[in-house]
Amino acid sequence: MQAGASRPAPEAPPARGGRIGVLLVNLGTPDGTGYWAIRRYLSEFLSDRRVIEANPLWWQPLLQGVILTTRPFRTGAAYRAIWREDRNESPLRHITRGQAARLAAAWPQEGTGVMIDWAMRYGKPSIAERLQALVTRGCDRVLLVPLYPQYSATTTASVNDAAFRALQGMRRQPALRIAAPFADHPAYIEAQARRIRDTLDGLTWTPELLLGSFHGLPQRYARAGDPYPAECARTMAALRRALDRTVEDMPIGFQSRFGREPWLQPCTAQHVAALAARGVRRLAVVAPGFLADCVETLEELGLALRSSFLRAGGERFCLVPCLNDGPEMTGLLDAILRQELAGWLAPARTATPDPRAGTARRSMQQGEA
Ligand SMILES: C=CC1=C(C)c2cc3[nH]c(cc4nc(cc5[nH]c(cc1n2)c(C)c5CCC(=O)O)C(CCC(=O)O)=C4C)c(C)c3C=C
Ligand SMILES: [Fe+2]
Ligand SMILES: [Fe+2]
Repeated sequence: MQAGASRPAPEAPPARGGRIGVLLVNLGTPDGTGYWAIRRYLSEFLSDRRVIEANPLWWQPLLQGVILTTRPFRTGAAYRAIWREDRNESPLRHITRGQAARLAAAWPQEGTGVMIDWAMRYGKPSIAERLQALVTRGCDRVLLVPLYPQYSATTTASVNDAAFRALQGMRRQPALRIAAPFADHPAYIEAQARRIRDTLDGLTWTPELLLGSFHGLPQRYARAGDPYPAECARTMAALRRALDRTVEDMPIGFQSRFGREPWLQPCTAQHVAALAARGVRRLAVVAPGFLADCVETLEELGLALRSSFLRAGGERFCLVPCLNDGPEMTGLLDAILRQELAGWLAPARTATPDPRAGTARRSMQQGEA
C-alpha cells in the first residue's frame, strides 16, 4: 500500500446482541442417592470455606477421612426417602428448573431479550457453565439471583464468590448485578403469607401453633457478623404482622445442626419436643427460608420432625409446602426482576408488577441451544 493511502479500519468485533441474562441460583444437590454421588456433593459443599470456617490443614483430613466415610450413609438415606425415581433427580433441582421455566413463561419479554437460566452452587449445572452459556447466547448484562431470602455469608456470599470466580476466566466479561436479599420484601412476605393461609385453610383442623423453621448456622458465624439471624427475625416479624399472629403462636426455630459447636437457638427439634411435652397436640410448621422443597424440608421436617412430634404425643402435624414453582413464586421472582433490572430495561418493563401479563417469549431454557 502506498504511503498516504487510507488503511481500512480493522474490522469491528461482532455485536454481542446486547441481551440480558438472569441466573437463578440455589444451593445444590447430589446427582444420585448412592454413596459416591453423595460423597462428591458433600465434599464440594463442605470444602467451601464460606460454609466451614476452619483451617483446611486440620479440616480437610477430618472431612476426607472420618466425615466423608460415614456421613454419606446418613445423608444418602435422607435423600432416598424423598427421591422421586420417575424424575431421577432431587426435588431441589427439579423445582429450581420449574421455577426458571415458569418465570420465563410469565416474564413479558417481547423486545427485551431477557434470558432466564438456573444453576446450582454445588453440583450441576454449575454457575460457571450457565454464566458462560448466557454470555455465549449474547448476554452482555447478567442479573444473578441467589435464591436465599435471608442473606448469609455461607449461602449468598458463596454464590457470589462462585460467579466472580467464573468471570475471572473470561476475557470479555458481562456486566454483573446481584439481586439484594429480600428477607422482608413485601412481595416475598405476601407470597409466603398467602401460601400459609391457603395451606391452613385447607386443613380440617386448626393448629395451636405455627412454627417458622429456618436452616441453622454456627453461633460463631453470627458473632463474627453474619446478619442471617437478624434477617430471619425480620422475616418472622413481617410474617406475624401479615398473618396477625404473635411470637407465642408463631415462634421461630433453627434446624439442621452440623458438628459439635453451638448453633443458633432455639433448635427446631428440641423446641417441638418441648411443645409436645407442654401439651401442644396440633402443630403446623413453615420453612420460609427455603424457596424450594428439599431434603431439609421434606425429610428433616416432613418426615423426621413429624414422626418425633407424633411419638411425643402430638396428634396432628402439617408442613406448609415451600413456594416451589407455584404462581406465588413466579410473582415473587417477577417483582425481584422488575426491581433489579431497573435501568437495564425500558421503564415500562419495570413498572407494572403483573407476572401473568406476558405473552411473547424470548427466553432461553437449558438444553435450548
Ligand atoms: C456447617 C455446615 C452447614 C452450614 C453452615 C449450612 C448452612 C445453610 N444451608 C442452607 C440450605 C440448605 N442446606 C442443605 C443441606 C445441607 N446443609 C448442610 C450443612 C450446612 N449448611 C449439609 C451437610 C447438608 C446436606 C444434608 C445433610 O447431610 O444433612 C439443603 C438441601 C439441599 C438438597 O439437595 O435438598 C439446603 C437447601 C442454608 C439456607 C444455610 C444457611 C443459612
Ligand atoms: Fe445446609
Ligand atoms: Fe439438615
